[in-house]
Amino acid sequence: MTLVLASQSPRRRELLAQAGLGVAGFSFERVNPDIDETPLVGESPANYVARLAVEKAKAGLALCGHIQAPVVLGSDTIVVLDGALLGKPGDKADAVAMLNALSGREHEVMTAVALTDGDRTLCDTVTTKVRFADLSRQDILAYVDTGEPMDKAGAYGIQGLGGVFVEAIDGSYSAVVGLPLVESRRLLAAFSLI
Ligand SMILES: Cc1cn([C@H]2C[C@H](O)[C@@H](COP(=O)(O)OP(=O)(O)OP(=O)(O)O)O2)c(=O)[nH]c1=O
Repeated sequence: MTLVLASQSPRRRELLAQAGLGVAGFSFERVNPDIDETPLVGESPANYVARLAVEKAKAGLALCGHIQAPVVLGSDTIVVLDGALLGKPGDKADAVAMLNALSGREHEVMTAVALTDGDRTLCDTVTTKVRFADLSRQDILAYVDTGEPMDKAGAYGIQGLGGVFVEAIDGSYSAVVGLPLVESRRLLAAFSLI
């Protein structure tokens, strides 16, 4: 079997390498599927994030014709505030609005990870509570100017400069960054990959 990461995210690549801790010769290939990330009408955030992880894994599998016995991992991360989904900001103004909304409040980060070999698909979703400090307008504008928020759900990266906004976290740090390590290891073990 060959493990394949269906992601273009450098963070997921690093986290998946970390998930192979202690396993001699642990390695994986990469493919980059392109899927439609539009939420379905009335779809809950939990259903949405799990559906996208599974769709990324399945779309990735379709790109694995050249790979021997592929098992494909897909993942998706969203931020949920008051039940509403915050994806990646469309532009700087959108990033400012998201960070304003998150300021001084608690939100949830949901990350789903899915593995498929074509016959069997397993998916796990991890929810982490994150509480932001009160942010000044100057904090927000300076952060958005760094460019860091633009490719990240909720317009921040806990692992980067955005870490200064995080007052408390209850759950999985690696899931917030993009791939829950404990749960990913469980799924990798279920496919005998570690
Ligand atoms: C909240 C938060 C999100 N993020 C990132 C994780 C995800 O990469 C991104 C959410 O976008 P995703 O659509 O989950 O993933 P992606 O487009 O980056 O990568 P791919 O679909 O190819 O796997 O936000 C952080 O890096 N740090 C954080 O603190």
